[in-house]
Amino acid sequence: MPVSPADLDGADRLSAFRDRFVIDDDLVAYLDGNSLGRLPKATQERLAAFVREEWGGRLIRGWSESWVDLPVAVGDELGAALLGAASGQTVIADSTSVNLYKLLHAAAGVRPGRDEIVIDVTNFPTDRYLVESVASARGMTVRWLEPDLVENVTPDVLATALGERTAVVVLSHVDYRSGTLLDLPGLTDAVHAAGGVVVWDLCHSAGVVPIALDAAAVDFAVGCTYKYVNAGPGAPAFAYVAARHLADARQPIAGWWSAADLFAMSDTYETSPTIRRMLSGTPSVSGILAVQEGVRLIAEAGVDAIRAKSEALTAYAIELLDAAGLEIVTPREPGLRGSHVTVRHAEAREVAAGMIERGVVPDFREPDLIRLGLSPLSTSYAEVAAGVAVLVDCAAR
Ligand SMILES: Cc1ncc(COP(=O)(O)O)c(C=O)c1O
Ligand SMILES: Nc1c(O)cccc1C(=O)C[C@H](N)C(=O)O
Repeated sequence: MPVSPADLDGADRLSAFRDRFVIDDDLVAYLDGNSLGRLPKATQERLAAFVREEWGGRLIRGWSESWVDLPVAVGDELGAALLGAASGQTVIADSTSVNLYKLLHAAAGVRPGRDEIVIDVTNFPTDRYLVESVASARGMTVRWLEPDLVENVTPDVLATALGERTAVVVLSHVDYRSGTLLDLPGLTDAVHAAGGVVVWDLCHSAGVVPIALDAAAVDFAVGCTYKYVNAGPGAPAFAYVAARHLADARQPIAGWWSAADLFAMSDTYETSPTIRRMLSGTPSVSGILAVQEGVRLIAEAGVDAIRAKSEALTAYAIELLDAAGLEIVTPREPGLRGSHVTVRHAEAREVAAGMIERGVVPDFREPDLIRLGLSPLSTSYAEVAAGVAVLVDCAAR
């Protein structure tokens, strides 16, 4: 007899974490944590206390008392818990897109004389658009990879584009549509062997896939915090610059927060020697505090345990979808996928709309994909079973 979702939840060592989130009982299933993660109760309390006591109580004094250090302090916390990054290499600031723009310029600058930026056509729109914009601004050429959506960028596909002109390669660790997880250490090595540097977009892996940036000798990385880090809509993103590139990393939005002495208000600009050089303007304090709460929840559970549950949850969803005969575009090998499972259906838009009407939130991606994002800390097996049952029903109509 198949194992029931209740039994799976009963055996789940992370099941108690679900109570640490605000769960909307009116929803049958929330399967969109890969777009916007649920709200942690601790964050609700932390932000209320911040507004009341710190903003309301300390006003401008808050900056010198603690806020000024938050981008680097919380960057270090996130780097240690989620990225395998030693301190001094990660900041929390701005959006992923803005950080990507800054890091693309910085990355291109550390390989003078090389003039190609390599990216795949399946990458997230913001990555593709920014690569085109930075290449155009710097007189560089974009070299497009055209991988299969599901296999995505394999070492063989990447090898066709690397050469003496390669300056920068931009890759997404987990593909936003298929959920394919790339070989971060192997692809990083391949880029280095060709003499280039790599910028990894970790939006769909940070907090849910173990990442070891220092060990893999990654050069640059960005990622958002509103998906599996649960920091809320528009929460600030992170940017990682390997210590060995810091001295040469120059970014184009060099505002006063990137200067060597923030409050010196100097006539001439001198860039900070530290990772603060990746900052631009005044950061969102409430946003960074929400990131800190999300990081602490992940650190408490442990990324390895989160990954184990992610593999099991996605396997469970695949089993249920297979039983219903639906087409799955996500790799079946657990080591080759992130934490969402994607179904292809000719009427995906209508199916997704029907699911939402029945209290199940997936998301739809043009032209024919439905993604089910499974967040190990807040998604239960019962939720997956209930959500997939509604999907199967809607798809059969
Ligand atoms: C892979 C990837 N990169 C970047 C972004 C977007 O970044 P931003 O927060 O700047 O909108 C997303 C999602 O929105 C994404 O999935
Ligand atoms: N960042 C988002 C937004 O501002 C509005 C709606 C959705 C999003 C998302 O995060 C989309 C997501 N990155 C994706 O993989 O499709």
